[in-house]
Amino acid sequence: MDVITSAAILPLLLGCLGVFGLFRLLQWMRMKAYLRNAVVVITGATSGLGKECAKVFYAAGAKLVLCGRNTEALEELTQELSALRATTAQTHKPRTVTFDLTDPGAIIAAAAEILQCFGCVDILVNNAGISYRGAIMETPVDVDKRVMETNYFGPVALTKALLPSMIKRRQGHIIAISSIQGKISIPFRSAYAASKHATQAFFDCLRAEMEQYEIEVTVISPGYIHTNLSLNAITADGSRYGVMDKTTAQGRSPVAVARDVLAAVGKKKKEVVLAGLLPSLAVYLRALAPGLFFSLMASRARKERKSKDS
Ligand SMILES: NC(=O)C1=CN([C@@H]2O[C@H](COP(=O)(O)OP(=O)(O)OC[C@H]3O[C@@H](n4cnc5c(N)ncnc54)[C@H](OP(=O)(O)O)[C@@H]3O)[C@@H](O)[C@H]2O)C=CC1
Ligand SMILES: CCCCCCCCCCCCCCCC(=O)OCC(=O)COP(=O)(O)O
Repeated sequence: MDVITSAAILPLLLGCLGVFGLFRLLQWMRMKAYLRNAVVVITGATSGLGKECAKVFYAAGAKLVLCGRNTEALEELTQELSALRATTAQTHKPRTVTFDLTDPGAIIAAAAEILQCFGCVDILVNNAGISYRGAIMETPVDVDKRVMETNYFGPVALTKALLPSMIKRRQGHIIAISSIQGKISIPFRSAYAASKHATQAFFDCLRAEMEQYEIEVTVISPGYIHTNLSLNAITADGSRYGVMDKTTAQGRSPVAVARDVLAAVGKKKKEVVLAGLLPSLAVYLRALAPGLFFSLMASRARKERKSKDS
């Protein structure tokens, strides 16, 4: 009886594995085809995650429009990309567009320039961002506004400027690089967490409204990544924080996160959380036991204040 059972189960198991393997292969091929020759716009391409995204999308055969505030840094990246060897797909010389996301007029002009690069935009990766360190009571509203302008109003304005051409073609994909802090708020990050919560909300609304035009929206929420984010963060008085925090230094490699971003885009995922166990559990705790989560955050604030005072 046992022999008969295992004789029947084995082919079934192998069949299932085969079907699964075939499904994964088809998914991989579809993803490759989706990214090859796609016109991909990446903001904040001069550093960290944006720079690594540029490398993986370039290697996948995308036609890149690299955006940033620093023309020289963008040119350097273009040279770096041209020197990349290990690519399986045919690569394309990237274009660059320089503008500041806190300048609404510049965004409108930049969108027109972006569209002229390759004639259309298939994928927009809203990656650029800054973080913040400070206590709410010590932070003037101007600082909150600066963070919101960079992380929220800038990407929203760029998205709105590029959407009409996507709608016309009934084709396009908008990506928002949010953060775990778009889902939970931790003390001394008010402006940053608020900007990322707003990002999550806006792009969730956009996804629903764009379905009729077949435009995809992906919100990506990473945990800590080893980039210059903490170094570049602004403080309560508006100055640069300039410290590589331990949490940032111990974060995931931006190379690995960029690969996950590429996969999420290629699979047209609607939402991805790219974080370890503790931050992921914290998201569930916030939703299921908010009282407990708030107590933990209050205790974290007390501890942080104490260590600052001593
Ligand atoms: N690092 C982390 O732990 C995490 C990061 N993220 C998110 O990832 C994204 C990328 O950040 P990351 O790579 O880590 O940080 P970096 O500081 O390394 O890169 C930020 C990028 O954004 C650009 N940028 C900043 N302000 C503006 C502006 N006003 N106009 C145009 N571009 C601007 C920077 O340009 P410039 O070189 O000119 O300063 C830079 O290219 C951000 O949205 C961040 O919130 C999310 C979760 C975790
Ligand atoms: C059921 C048990 C649940 C236990 C949960 C305990 C709660 C622990 C709190 C964990 C907080 C995690 C914060 C993660 C923050 C994060 O990953 O942020 C990513 C960023 O955007 C980093 O930006 P920053 O400027 O803050 O460096």
